[in-house]
Amino acid sequence: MSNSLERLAAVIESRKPEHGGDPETSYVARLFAKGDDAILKKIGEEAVETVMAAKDVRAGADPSKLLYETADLWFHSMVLLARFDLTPQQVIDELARREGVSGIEEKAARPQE
Ligand SMILES: N=c1c2ncn([C@@H]3O[C@H](COP(=O)(O)OP(=O)(O)OP(=O)(O)O)[C@@H](O)[C@H]3O)c2ncn1[C@@H]1O[C@H](COP(=O)(O)O)[C@@H](O)[C@H]1O
Repeated sequence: MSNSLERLAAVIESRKPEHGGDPETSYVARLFAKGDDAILKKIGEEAVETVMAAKDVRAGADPSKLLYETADLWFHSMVLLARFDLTPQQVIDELARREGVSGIEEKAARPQE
């Protein structure tokens, strides 16, 4: 995994209340203190902002706008993963597991409901 993702995951982990994260000085600690719904709300907001940025870029805006919003979305997704003691490495492992498996074939192979 990218070192910067690993470092960020470690910082996020250190902001949990059980590790002494201080909501007065840390944005991540504040999110953990507010609770799950606050984290989920941010994910929803950042997802919408990412979609809007993509539309702006399509209409001619600077593509860096999409990078900026995607970084916000990834960051908040990492906070959500940490909340449930999951790691970005596990997401990367899941993507690796899917490597070479066509999404169309995978969907067709699912058990019929
Ligand atoms: N990568 C980030 C990061 N990306 C975005 N943000 C914050 O996410 C917040 C939400 O962004 P918005 O644009 O939605 O701002 P907003 O509408 O004012 O936010 P809200 O009031 O709705 O929460 C802002 O306060 C951003 O500064 C981040 N805050 C922290 N990090 C990383 O997390 C580390 C730990 O941060 P602290 O816990 O604050 O020390 C930092 O060193 C960084 O590496």
